Amino acid sequence: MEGPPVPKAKTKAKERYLKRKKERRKVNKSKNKKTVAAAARSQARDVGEEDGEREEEEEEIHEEVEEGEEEEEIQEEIVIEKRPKKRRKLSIEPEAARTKHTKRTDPIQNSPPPISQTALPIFPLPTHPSAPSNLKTTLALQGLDRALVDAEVVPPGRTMAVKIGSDKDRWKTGLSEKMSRRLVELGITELFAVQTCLLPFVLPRNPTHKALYQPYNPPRDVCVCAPTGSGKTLAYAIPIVEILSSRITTRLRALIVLPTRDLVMQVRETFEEISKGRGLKIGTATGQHSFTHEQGQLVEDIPYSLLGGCSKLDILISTPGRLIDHLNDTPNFTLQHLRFLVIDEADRLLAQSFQDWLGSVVGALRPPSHVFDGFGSSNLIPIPDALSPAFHHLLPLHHHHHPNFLYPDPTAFSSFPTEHKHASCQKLLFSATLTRDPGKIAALELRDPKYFVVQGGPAARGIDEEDKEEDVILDVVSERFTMPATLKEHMIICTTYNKPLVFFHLVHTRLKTLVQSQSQSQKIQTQNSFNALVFTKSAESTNRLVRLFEFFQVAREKESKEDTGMDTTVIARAYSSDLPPSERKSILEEFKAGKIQILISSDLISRGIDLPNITHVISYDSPVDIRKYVHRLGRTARAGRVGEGWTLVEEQEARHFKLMLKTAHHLSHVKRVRIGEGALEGLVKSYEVRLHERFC
Ligand SMILES: Nc1ncnc2c1ncn2[C@@H]1O[C@H](COP(=O)(O)OP(=O)(O)OP(=O)(O)O)[C@@H](O)[C@H]1O
Repeated sequence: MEGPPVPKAKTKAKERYLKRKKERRKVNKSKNKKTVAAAARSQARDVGEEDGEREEEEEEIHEEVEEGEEEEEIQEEIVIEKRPKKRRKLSIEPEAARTKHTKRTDPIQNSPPPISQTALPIFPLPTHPSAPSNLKTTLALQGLDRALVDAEVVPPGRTMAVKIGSDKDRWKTGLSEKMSRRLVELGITELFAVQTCLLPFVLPRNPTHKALYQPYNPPRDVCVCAPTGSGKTLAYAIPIVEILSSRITTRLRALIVLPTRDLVMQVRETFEEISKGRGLKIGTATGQHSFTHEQGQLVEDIPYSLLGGCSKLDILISTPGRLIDHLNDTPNFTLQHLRFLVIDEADRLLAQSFQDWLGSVVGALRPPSHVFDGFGSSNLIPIPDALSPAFHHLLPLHHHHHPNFLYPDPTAFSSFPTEHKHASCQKLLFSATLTRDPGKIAALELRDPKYFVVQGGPAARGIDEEDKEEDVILDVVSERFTMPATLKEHMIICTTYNKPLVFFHLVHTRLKTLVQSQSQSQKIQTQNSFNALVFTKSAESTNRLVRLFEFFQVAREKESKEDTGMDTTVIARAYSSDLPPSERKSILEEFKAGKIQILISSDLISRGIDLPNITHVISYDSPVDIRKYVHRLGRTARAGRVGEGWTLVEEQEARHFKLMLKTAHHLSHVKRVRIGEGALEGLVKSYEVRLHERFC
């Protein structure tokens, strides 16, 4: 048992200290009585009490201190030295100044003012420069292309009504009466976000900016990053048709480069639809027809070459390979008159180094440095009307006496050979997954490029409005691309053996039921059917999966008819580049009409293809990179429609797939669905029975 606490014996030092303290009190009391006025007396008492308290505090402090003689002596000296100064300060400092000190919140400034405060000027305390709230983002954007960092961020939900009527009604969109009318006829009553930002930029209200040639004030180039199915095609097709419709003679003024033949056909359709009645000549070059046939479509059949070319088209839509062939081998095919060069699916095309297609195209736009050196043996006939302003220096002014020289007196135009003129071509780049590779962008020789990024709302992304722009741009450069808001994403992790069964299960249960529930919730009429686009890793895998599906389907149909009398017919077809174009076209038409429910393909149609009725996208073989993931799933949930994306991931691929999504900050958007063995049991039976029938 512990006894009651024994009071500590006072040390010698403490006794000495207490004695001196008593003496000091006596002296102070007598001083106060004599010198301090009655009004100040009460304040002095307060201070004295304060000091008394402080002294008691000091006592306690001293008791805690190690009871070494020296230390106590030092402490005592400090106390004695400080006291009169503090007291003096408190008694003379005005009340306002005191409160000012106590109100400070800065911890550094909250410390007691320096002893010499009354005598010396107060220097400002050092302060830390306040770091930007989004420091991480700011740092991450360091060293990036300024144009990209200054990109205009456009919220995906922004729309603008297309109105027919007076100029005032159409003022907001800047569209002509003809174009507005045509769009409304096509059911386009409002412009989507990407169109609302691009139209005013490419189609300015100032009529001089709409000119076909702008040799002294060339237009800025544009790079656009907007989600799949957000309407990028119309975003460039509308202003091109509007500006080109003012042409007097036919010249090749717009070139649209796309990675595949299918996309070329699709974009051609869009151009034809919106330019109906505007008199523009639109052509394609894809290698689908013979080279000479294409040449006949592209240029006039004349037996001589013209410096300015001799185009039969206003708009050419082409794949890069065939374009280069024509640039090299088609007489009178020139890009000097181009007002627009569109590179759609830009990241994919820029990754293609085929025949240095990009270098050749950019080179063909550049006015040549050499000057025409006479006719010599060549049969070139310079017709000034056919030369673009930037190429005028090619004119042989000293040969105006040539019998075929149609050019008037050159002195009348004496300024143009010396003035520097720019090509008027405006380059427009589009992708849902725009590249940030500076090397590839540099090869394009962009002129003061303007970037538009259509991406995520701040609320959806859980960030402040203020930080939004930089974060969105950081997302783009970090390849964290936005998916359509109406898309639901799922993944199923399964074994390699189970994968075909999981696929069948998905088709026969999930897809059908989901389509039913969707049509009910949206109150839309459907044929109670689904249209699924299935991606595999190669044409070979596509054919194998189609065979497997058909093989399984036979067993399943037989079984269901016997059991329930229900028709479980599902038709799957392969879509591959091996098929002749006519067959591919008819397959797509049947798929659009709902006669084929499942279209199985390699990544051939993973980009750009717009099949409006696709309800589901299934990645049978999981995509190896995020761009593929974005484009494949982007075939559904287009133009504000709902859609579902499913990815089948084999167990050994799961780590890579999840990591890929995680790096893209997208893992949380993809719901994992588990399909138990029980769900597959019935399927296994029919699968094995059929296998047995076939091979035994
Ligand atoms: N303003 C609009 N109103 C209604 N539908 C539109 C509008 N703009 C585009 N669409 C439709 O949206 C669909 C998708 O457009 P588009 O093919 O241009 O998308 P995208 O952005 O190029 O997609 P991707 O990146 O996959 O190529 C098309 O069917 C198109 O007709």
